[in-house]
Amino acid sequence: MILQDSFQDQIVLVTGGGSGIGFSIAKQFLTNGAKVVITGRNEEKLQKAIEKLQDAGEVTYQICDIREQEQIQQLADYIKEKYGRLDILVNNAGGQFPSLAKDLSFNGWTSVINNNLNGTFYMTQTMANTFFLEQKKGNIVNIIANIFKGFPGMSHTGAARAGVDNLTKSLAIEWARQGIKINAVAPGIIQSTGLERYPKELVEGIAKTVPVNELGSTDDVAHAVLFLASPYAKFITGETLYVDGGQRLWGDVFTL
Ligand SMILES: CCCCCCC/C=C/C(=O)SCCNC(=O)CCNC(=O)[C@H](O)C(C)(C)COP(=O)(O)OP(=O)(O)OC[C@H]1O[C@@H](n2cnc3c(N)ncnc32)[C@H](O)[C@@H]1OP(=O)(O)O
Ligand SMILES: NC(=O)C1=CN([C@@H]2O[C@H](COP(=O)(O)OP(=O)(O)OC[C@H]3O[C@@H](n4cnc5c(N)ncnc54)[C@H](OP(=O)(O)O)[C@@H]3O)[C@@H](O)[C@H]2O)C=CC1
Repeated sequence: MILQDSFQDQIVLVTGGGSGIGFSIAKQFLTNGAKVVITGRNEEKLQKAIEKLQDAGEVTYQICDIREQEQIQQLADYIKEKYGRLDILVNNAGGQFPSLAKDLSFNGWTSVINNNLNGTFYMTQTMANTFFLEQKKGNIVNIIANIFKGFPGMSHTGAARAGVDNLTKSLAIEWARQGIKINAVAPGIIQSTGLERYPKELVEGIAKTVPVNELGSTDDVAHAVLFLASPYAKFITGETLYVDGGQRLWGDVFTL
């Protein structure tokens, strides 16, 4: 794919761009000519990421917890002031912890729903109201997870990501006539910083259930995001693209 002209001077927001998959997404957009804003909760992480990314192009950071609507509006105001527009939003920030449903506390459930469903909605609505609907143009890519067979062992995130999967379809229709496209990418097991939070044996066990017999890379996910945000995908909206080495189609993904 020849992408370098597709993103020249496009303004891209990557939430959770300070590490892992979000970092790779930011880097790929920069390499292809975009100007990128990355966000997260941890300033030190964001500063280190900027140091590594700045040779690739124009990149800045803003601290923003996606669960806090006030911080999201401040982020929108920053982008409006700096660039006057936003072209692409990548809702990558998120995460959870493994737990059987019977052991989840009220706060544990709520924090994961807030992080992955509510946070994604607040971010999407604010950027649409501040930029995309007025511009009559915008492109949104949501990062979810492999929820094809449910998500036993992480039912909170399964429910939240299924919510985002469905939100992607609803908004694709609501906003289609306003020139806004919205799609999702569902990563399988990706070798990234996020995976370090999970027990090694658990990850090794799950890795054996991937038909192509390897874990995905953060660039594998980034390539799918760039494709969906590019003119090559101009007739695709409301779709979820699985980047999972075929894992959703084969065998038991999670051992109870
Ligand atoms: C079945 C295994 C499959 C393995 C495949 C993995 C595929 C997916 C991989 C990824 O997604 S990698 C990305 C990983 N990155 C992240 O998860 C980053 C973001 N995550 C977080 O920030 C936290 O996990 C969070 C809980 C979503 C939010 O953190 P926050 O600081 O707001 O919450 P806390 O105040 O610390 O806790 C709130 C509530 O949740 C309970 N809790 C938190 N962690 C755990 C845990 N490890 N186990 C059990 N419970 C946990 C915590 O105790 C609080 O509840 P209460 O104690 O107040 O009842
Ligand atoms: N790695 C994998 O195998 C898979 C990953 N995913 C999903 O892909 C996305 C990226 O994961 P990955 O790169 O692996 O993991 P990381 O933990 O490295 O990335 C998560 C990023 O999200 C940010 N983040 C989390 N919660 C918030 C919040 N409330 N507000 C703002 N930023 C937040 C974190 O930044 P900070 O700490 O600075 O807040 C961090 O940069 C996540 O949504 C993850 O759940 C889905 C399926 C599989």
